[in-house]
Amino acid sequence: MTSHVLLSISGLHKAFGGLIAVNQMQFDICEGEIIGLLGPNGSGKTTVINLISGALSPNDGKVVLDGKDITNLPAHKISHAGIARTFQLVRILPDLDCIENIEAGLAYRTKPLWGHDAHTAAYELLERIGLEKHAHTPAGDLTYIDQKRLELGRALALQPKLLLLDEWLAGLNPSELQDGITLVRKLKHEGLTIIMVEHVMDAIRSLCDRCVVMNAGAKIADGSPDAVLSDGEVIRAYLGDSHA
Ligand SMILES: Nc1ncnc2c1ncn2[C@@H]1O[C@H](COP(=O)(O)OP(=O)(O)OP(=O)(O)O)[C@@H](O)[C@H]1O
Repeated sequence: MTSHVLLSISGLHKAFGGLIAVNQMQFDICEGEIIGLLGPNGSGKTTVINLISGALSPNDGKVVLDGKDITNLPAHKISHAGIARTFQLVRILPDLDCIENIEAGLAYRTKPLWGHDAHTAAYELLERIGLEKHAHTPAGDLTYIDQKRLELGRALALQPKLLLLDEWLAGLNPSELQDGITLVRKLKHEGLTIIMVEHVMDAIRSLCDRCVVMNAGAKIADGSPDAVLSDGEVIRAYLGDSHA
């Protein structure tokens, strides 16, 4: 792992009316790192992902990718700058087959691929995510884990420097979970930088280099998985005062 900072967020603030969803958030992520973004329900994690990916604009603060200020850029420009994401509720094109789903993603690259080139690249991507045998299966007929794989493939089609996974491992059964963890680990070994919002502790412990923990919109811990998961303030945030 290098120590080159790929993404830096600072002073990030987002309010919805009177509700402060994200309050002075700041953290850096270095190239090749996997960060777990943790916190109890409603603590602001998805809002941070939305602010980084351009789905929402912050009221204040900065998002810098690879030295370039991307704050307030529209989502498609942020995607072209090198950030791709998955969603809590899977977003795929259910009537198209897997290869067509990936081809649709390839059309959104900075340098879009079409025709034969797109077909070849889409098949290679399906191999990378373990879906090649379903190349011609309609996406809507896939199992849940395979739909998640496909959504991940659509994000990877954009050739991101930084991948944002919003509870990508949620809702998987134990064997699917192991497959999902193996795939994320493979992406890490390929050098991808990842921020994952996650509640699955096994996944956090086995994948994350570092965890940033939020509560009520603010950062309350930043450190190794073992350190933050045994931190009194983190335990209180998740379980209440009586457990810390
Ligand atoms: N578009 C919105 N309009 C109004 N309030 C919102 C909006 N999006 C999020 N919120 C509120 O902001 C707070 C943070 O929500 P967010 O979804 O970021 O939390 P989270 O940590 O991702 O939660 P979960 O783990 O349940 O997904 C919550 O109180 C939520 O109700």
